[in-house]
Formats: sequence, C-alpha cells, structure tokens
Amino acid sequence: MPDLRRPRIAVLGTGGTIAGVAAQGLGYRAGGMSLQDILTALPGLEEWLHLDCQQVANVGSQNIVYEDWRRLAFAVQARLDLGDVDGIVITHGTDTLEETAYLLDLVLSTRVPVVLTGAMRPAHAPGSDGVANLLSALAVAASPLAAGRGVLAVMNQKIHCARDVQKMAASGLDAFASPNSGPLGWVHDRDIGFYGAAAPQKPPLFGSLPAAPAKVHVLYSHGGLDIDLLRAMTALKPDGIVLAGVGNGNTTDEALALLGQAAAQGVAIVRASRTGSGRVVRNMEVDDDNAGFIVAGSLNPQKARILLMLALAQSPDATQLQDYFLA
Ligand SMILES: NC(=O)CC[C@H](N)C(=O)O
Repeated sequence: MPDLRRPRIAVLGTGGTIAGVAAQGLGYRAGGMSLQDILTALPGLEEWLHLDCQQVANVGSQNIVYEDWRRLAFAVQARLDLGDVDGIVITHGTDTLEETAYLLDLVLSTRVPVVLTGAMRPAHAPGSDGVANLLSALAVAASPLAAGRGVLAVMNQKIHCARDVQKMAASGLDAFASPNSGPLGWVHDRDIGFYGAAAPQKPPLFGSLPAAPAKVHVLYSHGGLDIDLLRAMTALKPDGIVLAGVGNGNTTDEALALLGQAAAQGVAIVRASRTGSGRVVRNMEVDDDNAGFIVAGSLNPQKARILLMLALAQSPDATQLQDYFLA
C-alpha cells in the first residue's frame, strides 16, 4: 500500500553524462551506469518520495533517433495514463536534452510535471553535478507548484520550459539557459519556486507522434556557403529544410534562390537563426510571402526541425505550417 503522503515519482533513465562511467585518461563514456546505480548516491530518498524506476535507454544523447523519442513518449504517456504518479523525471544526455524536452512537450497530455535533467560532469569527476541536478529534478517533479506547466528541464538550480531551454555552452556547469524568456523558476535543495504563475495550460499541439516522421534536414549558413551543399541536400528529396540562417534567418542570394525553387516544388522551407536567441521575423530582407517560406519565430533550428517533422504529418500547406510555428 503506497504511503499517500509521499509523492509518487517515476524516474525514467535514458543515459547521458549523468549515467557516465570513467574511461581511459580523463575521458568517460556517456550512458554506462544504470538508473539504480545513480540513485544509490541519494540515500534516504524513499523516506521522502515513492520512487519507481524504469530504464528506457542508456545512450549518449547525440545518438538518439526518432524511434527512441517515440519509445520514450509512449513510455511517459503510458505512465501518465495509469494515473498513479505525481511527477515524472527523465535523466538524459545534455547534448540533445532540449530536443527531447520540446518533442515531449508537443505531444504529452498531462498536468503532471515531466522534468528532464542531466549532468555536465560525470559522477567520478570532481564537482560532478549529476546528483544535485537529479535531486533538483525530483523536488520539482514532486511539487504541486510545477503542475500544469508542460515539460520542464532542470539544470544547475534553474527550472526552464521545454520550448525555450537551450544548451548554450559546450562545457561548464551553467550550460543551460532560456535566452528568450529566462528561467521559469529556481531550486535550492528540496525547496523550489517559480517567478510567475502558470499560464493557462493548452492541449498539446499534436495528439501523437507519427510512426514515420517527415524527412527534414538542417542547412547551416555562413559566409562563403558552398551552394553544392544545398544542391546535395535537395537531391536527397527532403520533405522539409530548416535553414540555420545568419541573423534574421538569412543566407546567400544563391541559396535563397535555390530554397525558393525547392519551396515551389513542395519542400517546406523554414527560416531559423543560428544566433541563439531572438525571433526570426517574416518579410524583412527575405520576401517570405513571395517565396512561400515559413519562419521559425523564436525556435532554434534543431527545435524548428522537430516541429516541422511533426507538423508535416498534419499538413503540407505553408500557411498552416506557419501557424504551427507562431502558435
Ligand atoms: N553532458 C552530457 O550529457 C553530454 C554527454 C553526451 N554527449 C550526451 O549528450 O549524452
């Protein structure tokens, strides 16, 4: 019989540095430790929480593919549908944590907090942050204050929303930020708080994940972009291309012309920005209306790719696709 005073938290492990094991020299391998091993570093948790662990994967998140996302989303939704948890924590590699968080946020239907966390330093390294981040994530998942705020990411004592959070530094403990909105809240040991009230919760943008996602590639623009790269990309016959453009989602005249041709042939073209913050605005230097382009708004290129993959399963129409990005 579960103790009803203890919040019931499901912890789902997927790997990452938080599950890293020492390898030769200073190095380590992401996704080697089991969830149970990680949790042994936090004795006494059961006096406070009712934990239920599930190892969904154990990989470096750079290797995550769409099928992993789908399996994870099913596992989380199945857990939510059982109605026997107060919160869910997902341990994850930090490299693509923001992509998984955003994808889950687009499809999960729940008021129960779903919180992703990870580590920038493996457990054996001095100053490792995994245990502290896990404790923070558990505290957030267990708190009624976190309910109805969608999928969250907790790193380095800050709570972020899935849509805005980004890994913004290649190394260092304070690698995560929400550059457009700032963090939603804070964590100190088991104490947590939010800076503002929760916005009224909307239903998820998509009811489910398609079995096979649309094929969407990302083109990274820079000075001296070789047009052959874009030619090679269009030859792959993608359903969509996300431009990680310079500035306001821009690229060379040559590339814009080729992207326009692709759009005319039915490829969804989304202009995002490589700058890391701000909002890509329509019809500034680029005539989006005329070219049939879509702008990513404030989504970064990797999140724009996820949204486009899912939105294309609903509609190929550029106007409707644009609505998804500005929703
Ligand atoms: N800090 C990390 O978690 C990075 C480890 C690995 N590349 C991953 O994303 O899983």
